[in-house]
Amino acid sequence: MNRALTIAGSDSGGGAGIQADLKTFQELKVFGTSALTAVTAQNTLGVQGVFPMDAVAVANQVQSVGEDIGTDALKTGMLFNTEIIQAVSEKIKQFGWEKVVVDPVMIAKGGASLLQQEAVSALKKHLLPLCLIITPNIPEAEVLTGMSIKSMDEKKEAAKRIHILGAKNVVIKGGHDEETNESVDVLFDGIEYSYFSTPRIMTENTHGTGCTFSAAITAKLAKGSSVHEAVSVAKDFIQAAIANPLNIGCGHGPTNHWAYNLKRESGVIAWQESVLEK
Ligand SMILES: Nc1ncnc2c1ncn2[C@@H]1O[C@H](COP(=O)(O)OP(=O)(O)O)[C@@H](O)[C@H]1O
Ligand SMILES: Cc1ncc(COP(=O)(O)O)c(N)n1
Repeated sequence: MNRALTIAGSDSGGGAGIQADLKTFQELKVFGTSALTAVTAQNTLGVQGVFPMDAVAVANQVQSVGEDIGTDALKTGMLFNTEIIQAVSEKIKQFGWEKVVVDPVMIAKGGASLLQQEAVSALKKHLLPLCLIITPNIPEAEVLTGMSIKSMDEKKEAAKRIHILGAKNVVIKGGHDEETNESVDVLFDGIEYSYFSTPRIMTENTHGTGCTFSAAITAKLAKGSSVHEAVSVAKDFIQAAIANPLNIGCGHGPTNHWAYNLKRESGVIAWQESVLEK
């Protein structure tokens, strides 16, 4: 059985964080394990409280998973502070894990901070060089590079700069590019760019999209997919999840983790155009 580990925060509302990750792992048929970095009191309206774990507690959870169950791939989500980033980076090195997906979660959709500002440099220094794939959204890519990103050329330049920081593959997600009719995710592997494009869905139900997307990548890597294939499936997975909302809560509702498999069973799964460019 393939295994995937998520090192992330808990979202009591069930749409993002560790809950979104484990639901995605389940749907993509890998055995999910977890190390909790923080508890958030959260719902579709926003974040009402953040309670970080002690870094030692995070390291202990990863140790427990690593020394017994092991993992075929892992992802990180909300890491909150420098101490947790350092502890997680140490554990990744200790176990020699290579299929590492970093979702550099910084700010929740409602505006709450999920990463302390002073921890950004630790993320860049300790975690980026260990990751196989990093999946920033546009604001996160702006923080990581210090540049403003308005055009596709700027997205490509940002991907290049983040690659230079040590991430082997960079996916800059297009969800925040709100003026465009397509949501285009750009993958840069150090040599070439690939574009994963789907029609933009006009909806408020985008809580946990980034978590779900990076968890789907992780699950596919755990099952042996290439980076390109994993991103491609994740893009289809998140498109199905956004396009079939569950209408839960009064604010930014969660995505639908069942939708991808339901669509596949009915034989309809062709939203995306992936284009490769040297
Ligand atoms: N309205 C939308 N329509 C279609 N796809 C979307 C939409 N919003 C986000 N996505 C997709 O969801 C994934 C997460 O993107 P994004 O919202 O940018 O990340 P985050 O949740 O980290 O802010 C990406 O694959 C992106 O293309
Ligand atoms: C515990 C936790 N982790 C991550 C997110 C980011 O969510 P999104 O995927 O919508 O950016 C969140 N809101 N809460």
